[in-house]
Amino acid sequence: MRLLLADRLPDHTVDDLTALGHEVVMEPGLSADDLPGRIAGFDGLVVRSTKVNGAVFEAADRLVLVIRAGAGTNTIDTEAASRRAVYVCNVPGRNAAAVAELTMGLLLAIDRRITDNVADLRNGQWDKQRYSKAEGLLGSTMGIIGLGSIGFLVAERAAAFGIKVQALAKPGRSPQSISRAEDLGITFCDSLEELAETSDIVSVHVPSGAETKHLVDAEFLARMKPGAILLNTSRGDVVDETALLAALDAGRVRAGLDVFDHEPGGGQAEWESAVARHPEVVATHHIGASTSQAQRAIAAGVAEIVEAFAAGEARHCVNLDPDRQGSAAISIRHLDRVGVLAHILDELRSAHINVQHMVNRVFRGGEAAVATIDVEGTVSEELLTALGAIEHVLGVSVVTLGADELS
Ligand SMILES: NC(=O)c1ccc[n+]([C@@H]2O[C@H](COP(=O)([O-])OP(=O)(O)OC[C@H]3O[C@@H](n4cnc5c(N)ncnc54)[C@H](O)[C@@H]3O)[C@@H](O)[C@H]2O)c1
Ligand SMILES: O=C(O)[C@H](O)COP(=O)(O)O
Repeated sequence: MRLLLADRLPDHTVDDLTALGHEVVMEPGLSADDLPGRIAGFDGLVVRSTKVNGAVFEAADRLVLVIRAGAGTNTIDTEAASRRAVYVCNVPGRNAAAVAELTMGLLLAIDRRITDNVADLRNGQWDKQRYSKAEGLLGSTMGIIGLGSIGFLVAERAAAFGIKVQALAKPGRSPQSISRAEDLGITFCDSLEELAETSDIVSVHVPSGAETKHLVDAEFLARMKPGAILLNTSRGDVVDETALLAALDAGRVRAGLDVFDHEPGGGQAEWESAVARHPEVVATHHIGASTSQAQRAIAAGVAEIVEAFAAGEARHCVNLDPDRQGSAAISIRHLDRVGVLAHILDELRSAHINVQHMVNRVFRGGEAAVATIDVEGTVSEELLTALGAIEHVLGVSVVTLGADELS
């Protein structure tokens, strides 16, 4: 594959992907606006926080895969990707420890006012009197919203500090997740309201999306205990910043924030935020995942996804319709138009290829689809060329499956 790395990833990422036989171009300076003009000629795009807008998918001529070198995919227009049958994959869980470490750092910094301590000492001020007041964490209760990869690692770390951890009871939680929670002594609240009212610390770890926008709103903040601490290392739009500012001004809550609504997309910018500069807030520059350990783990995850993809598996794909999946030998990405599948089967018949199993999976939005067809016999280059030439076909690839994989 020809891959464009449009963000700063560890230098060895290029070598690792090249060693797998791919051609890799790393251009970390590319912005969201640059991408549509740069994407032609690439099969894969790897990004961190650089936004991938719909225009990228319109401009692309052979793009099949976008990898978000991180967890959150809200920076990628997955609906536009689905319309063009482009797989969007993330690298889940690999940066979770780094985010959990920062979450605990923010918590300690707020409780002991570490940032203000440091600032005063740097200004030649000794003020033990002012900084001798702190609640301490032992015996406090932390409510975790979003008990996934990061939420669990925060829970482990909090438990080690003697903090009692509770989370939201959520339908559909897997038995593994429930037993892991039980092992950690996590208890469950029946509602967000109960979690807000009974926690000294609330830590937010949900993905951004319509369901989670302003999950922490004025009502939630009003229910929090006086002087409680809100931690948000997930996404800015999960918290209503106007409501948070009011609660901070009223001295009702304190906050540790790594993420902000409308934060800059790039590495450096002039940027003003009333929430970020508030004296009751300890704020960082969306650096939750920015440790060498996390970035090495993410880079390894990117290489695994590329390798799996080259072998025909779209690992950690976030935009395939979960109800329409199957195994693959020939994979044909196409616009979902009448007659395309008939044409494909015609070509297979002409090539005397026998279909064993076929599934057509529609991308979200219903405009494009991928047909995966297990066939008997060797697929020739001529057949692939003929399939690729069919009207409305966007791309064709083939994976040779072993007997075990087909069984
Ligand atoms: N600050 C950073 O640098 C940084 C780094 C990594 C991830 N993140 C953010 O953190 C988020 C979580 O990451 P993760 O790796 O733990 O993801 P994850 O998918 O493992 O966990 C998310 C959890 O939230 C739960 N959830 C979803 N909607 C919910 C809702 N409405 N109410 C309660 N729970 C809900 C899910 O069931 C899941 O358990 C990411 O989506 C990303 O936006 C930020
Ligand atoms: O979702 C994520 O993984 C984090 O927000 C990390 O983003 P970054 O790689 O741009 O730091």
